[in-house]
Amino acid sequence: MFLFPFLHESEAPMTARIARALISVSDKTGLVEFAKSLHEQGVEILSTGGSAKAIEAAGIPVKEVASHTGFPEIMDGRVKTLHPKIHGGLLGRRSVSSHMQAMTDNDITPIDLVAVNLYPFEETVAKGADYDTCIENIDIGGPGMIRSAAKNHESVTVIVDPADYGRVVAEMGDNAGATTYETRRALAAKAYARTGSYDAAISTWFAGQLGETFPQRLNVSAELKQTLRYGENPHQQAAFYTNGKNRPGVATATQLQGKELSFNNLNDTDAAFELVSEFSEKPAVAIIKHANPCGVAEGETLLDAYHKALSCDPVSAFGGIIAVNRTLDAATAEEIAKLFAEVVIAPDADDAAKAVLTAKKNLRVLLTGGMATPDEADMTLRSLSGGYLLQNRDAGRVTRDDLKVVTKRAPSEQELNDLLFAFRVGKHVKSNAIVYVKNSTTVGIGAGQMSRVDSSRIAAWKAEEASKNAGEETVRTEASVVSSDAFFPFADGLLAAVKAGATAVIQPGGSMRDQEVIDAADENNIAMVFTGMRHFRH
Ligand SMILES: NC(=O)c1ncn([C@@H]2O[C@H](COP(=O)(O)O)[C@@H](O)[C@H]2O)c1NC=O
Repeated sequence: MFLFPFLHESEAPMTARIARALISVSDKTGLVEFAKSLHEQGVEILSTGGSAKAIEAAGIPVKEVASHTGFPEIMDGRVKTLHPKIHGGLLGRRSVSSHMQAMTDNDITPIDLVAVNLYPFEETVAKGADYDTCIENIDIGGPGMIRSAAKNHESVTVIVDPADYGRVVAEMGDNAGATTYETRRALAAKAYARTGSYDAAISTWFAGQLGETFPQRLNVSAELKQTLRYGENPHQQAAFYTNGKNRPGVATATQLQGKELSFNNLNDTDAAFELVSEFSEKPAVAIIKHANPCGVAEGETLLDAYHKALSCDPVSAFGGIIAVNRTLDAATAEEIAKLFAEVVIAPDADDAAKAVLTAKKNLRVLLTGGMATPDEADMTLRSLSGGYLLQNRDAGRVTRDDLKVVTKRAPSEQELNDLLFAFRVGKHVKSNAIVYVKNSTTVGIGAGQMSRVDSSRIAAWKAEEASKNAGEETVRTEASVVSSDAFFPFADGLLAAVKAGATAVIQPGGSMRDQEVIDAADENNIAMVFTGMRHFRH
């Protein structure tokens, strides 16, 4: 018995003529033009309530699905296309005689094209709609038709995105009203990606409703923003996907100019923009190399902040990524243009700044359209071999009220400001992270060392080098403050900071030897505050 005579790919019909189409769209962009083109190519159009009305209003002949099925749209549209005359017309295999016979026996006519876009569930959730509204925006009939049509792509064309109308119409024009197998297959793949992401959005929303931070099954959906030249290294392939949440940053950025972005560029630029987004009160600049800052500063103007940030480690800043938290102005752009930088990222740039940077053809300039909110709750996902690590984004932000003075001497006002600045920067430095700050400017950063005391020493040494290179008489860590992303396990890290000239320390506290560290601070007249919050970054 020849039950499932599946075609081999090579036997699949090359083209499939479209005699009948079903249009059922929530987003009516391009609908009338599309329906008009189909009509002009002799296609009979079936359509649901609102879509049919729009087509009819444009004077294009259309048949209501209800009159095609002989069954009315019921239950506020919950049931309109869920009918064997629709799904039989989509799923019946034209090459299988028993299927065609079943169609004839049941008065089912083939439907050769389906154009459907779904109830705007994601947008409804994003707007913060109530539970019932979200439920009503779960499309049932639409995904059903999409899945049926896509399964039968051997003969049926499925369109889920108005951006594809033109392509299909053009192809039909070139092929006597037919589409090619290649196009139908590509559209089918796109269709299942759409229903998959739609269901992922629904299951994520449900998990949220149930208060499940970590659902049993994690469904993640993201959209390709761009393929990249290569990955972290040239032998790796890479692409950038966005999650649709539109957090201002690399995901929302438009590239004004410059070379193609690489994987490392994006990773570093993200780090730079997230860091500079920590600061909103004053103009701030962060310069990043290999995802770690080599200079961060607040200033009275952006130019002032840039000069201060650059002064921290101008040697490392070469080839760096520069992020700013204000509209980029011409004066700052002119200074940036003097440095070899890979990327500049800003919420916006004025025309004069844009004009200055055009001279630097290779420099990538990204404009995000806004700043990211540092304490916004979200989840972060990282891949491991064979799995993923999911956690809350580190949205923790220490304020003055959280600080506990643990030493005899309390920090001065100036020290307090710098301590908070340093701790905020330290959150964005790979652990172990030690950050020296003076006047809202980093003066020495020790990142990514396996021992905290090494990070302390490196940060002090970097400051020493920068001071020497700038011909300064005193080392910049003199009378500075220092932050540590986690507690000092021993007094040695603190003593390294004392040796470098720091006068105040900020750290989470919580070590078994806290008292030892506090005593060492008191002995050296250091003011120390505990934050009670750690900012490891691995
Ligand atoms: N229930 C059904 O049988 C059904 N069939 C199609 N839809 C959706 O109805 C919308 C179009 O409705 P209208 O043409 O009435 O504006 C489309 O998003 C389509 O995916 C349905 N709606 C919900 O499931």
